[in-house]
Amino acid sequence: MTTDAAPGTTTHMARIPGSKSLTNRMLLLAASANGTSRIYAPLVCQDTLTFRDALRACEIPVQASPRDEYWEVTGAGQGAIGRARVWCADAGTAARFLPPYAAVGHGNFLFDGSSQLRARPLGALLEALRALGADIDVGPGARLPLLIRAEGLAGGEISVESSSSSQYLSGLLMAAPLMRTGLRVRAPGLVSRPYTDMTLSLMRRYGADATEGPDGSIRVEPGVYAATDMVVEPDASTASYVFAAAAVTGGTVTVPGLGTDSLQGDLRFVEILAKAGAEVSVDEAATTVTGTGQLRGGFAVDMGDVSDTFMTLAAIAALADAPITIHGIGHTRLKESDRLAAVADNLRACGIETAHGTDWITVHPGAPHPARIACHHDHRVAMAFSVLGIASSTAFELDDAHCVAKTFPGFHGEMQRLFCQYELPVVTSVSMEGPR
Ligand SMILES: O=C(O)C1=C[C@@H](OP(=O)(O)O)[C@@H](O)[C@H](O)C1
Ligand SMILES: C=C(OP(=O)(O)O)C(=O)O
Repeated sequence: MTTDAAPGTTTHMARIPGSKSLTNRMLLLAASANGTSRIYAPLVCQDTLTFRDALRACEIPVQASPRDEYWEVTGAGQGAIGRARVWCADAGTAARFLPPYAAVGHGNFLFDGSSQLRARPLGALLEALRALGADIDVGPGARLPLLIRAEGLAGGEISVESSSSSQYLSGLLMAAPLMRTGLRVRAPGLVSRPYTDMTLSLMRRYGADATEGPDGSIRVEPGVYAATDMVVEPDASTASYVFAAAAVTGGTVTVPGLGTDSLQGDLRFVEILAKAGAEVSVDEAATTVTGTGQLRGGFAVDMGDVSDTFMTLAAIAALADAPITIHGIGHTRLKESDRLAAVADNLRACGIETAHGTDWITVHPGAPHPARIACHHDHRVAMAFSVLGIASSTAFELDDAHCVAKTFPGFHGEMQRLFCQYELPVVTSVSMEGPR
């Protein structure tokens, strides 16, 4: 049964918007392909609108249908051409995927982003692009802003240090068919591996020839991407908030369109909820989570592959019957905020005991008390603590409720529709930096 009544006895069908990672990859692959591609059910949020505008700045036509049912992208079968200022706002995917696309093209491209994005690392990507012959002007910290004077890339064999992000490798791989001799690449220390699988899978759908060798290197043959129509799945990282809320409120939530064929590693978050006692079912068409009562703790879990969902678990871990330890998450200190510190500080502000090291955190059980949550302009801090608020019937004040717009502008409304005890936060400030 599907209804809007309170959870506990009924199944709620969540309306989860499209995947950011799929939308931005499809935009880039469609822009690099020859001809017109349609992206159905794209995610419409700050990160994807930023990516779309960045492509438009590089003279790639992207037309949206009247209600964003699809975006139509007309690619030229080559890298970026011309002269453009490319504004990446807060989007890591824009800052890591677009420079390789520019480097395989021709012209001058100036990349910049918000102060938050300027603080995030890019050095390993720039080093790899330089090893391939790219001409890049960048300051001593190897961060945004940067200028690429592009004349195409010959390609060859490189290594990209990938312990701080998998996005460098994804960016290089997607540009690789447009390198004159293709690319063989190694990625020592690679984190977030499922995102590389997503990249390779989508590249193949757009016609690329990419193979992984027994030594872990990836070889991409030179070639032209073919225009392809694709449908975007609901975002699995976003779905973690409604699944977690179901698990701790004793309700049932189903996300249609997110099933066994999903390209998103973050769907594995539901396996962790199952470990904590929730009932989970994943079939071809949908994923459903039902809370079964007290959340079970007393385990340790490596979330290095699914790290966008670690704060969802860390927040609700306070309500478990024993401590939960999450490890393998050192690289999350380099995302929109230092997420390990942000989650530990906010839990402590709610009276929850935590311990953490460079790449792990342990959350002890407790009864959270009302607190003002410091979001650090990080959408996932705001969303994870909203779930703890629902589950513990605690009034949290978010210091930047609007920051959820990075990936899910309708987050607060959807949480209220699904969980009637959820109180809409008061939006006191809107913090978004415009292009410089
Ligand atoms: O490739 C992608 O789409 C992403 C990769 C991950 O980043 P890292 O590889 O930096 O962990 C993830 O956190 C981010 O939200 C999206
Ligand atoms: C890390 C994230 O985003 P990005 O790296 O794409 O900015 C995220 O969405 O949690």
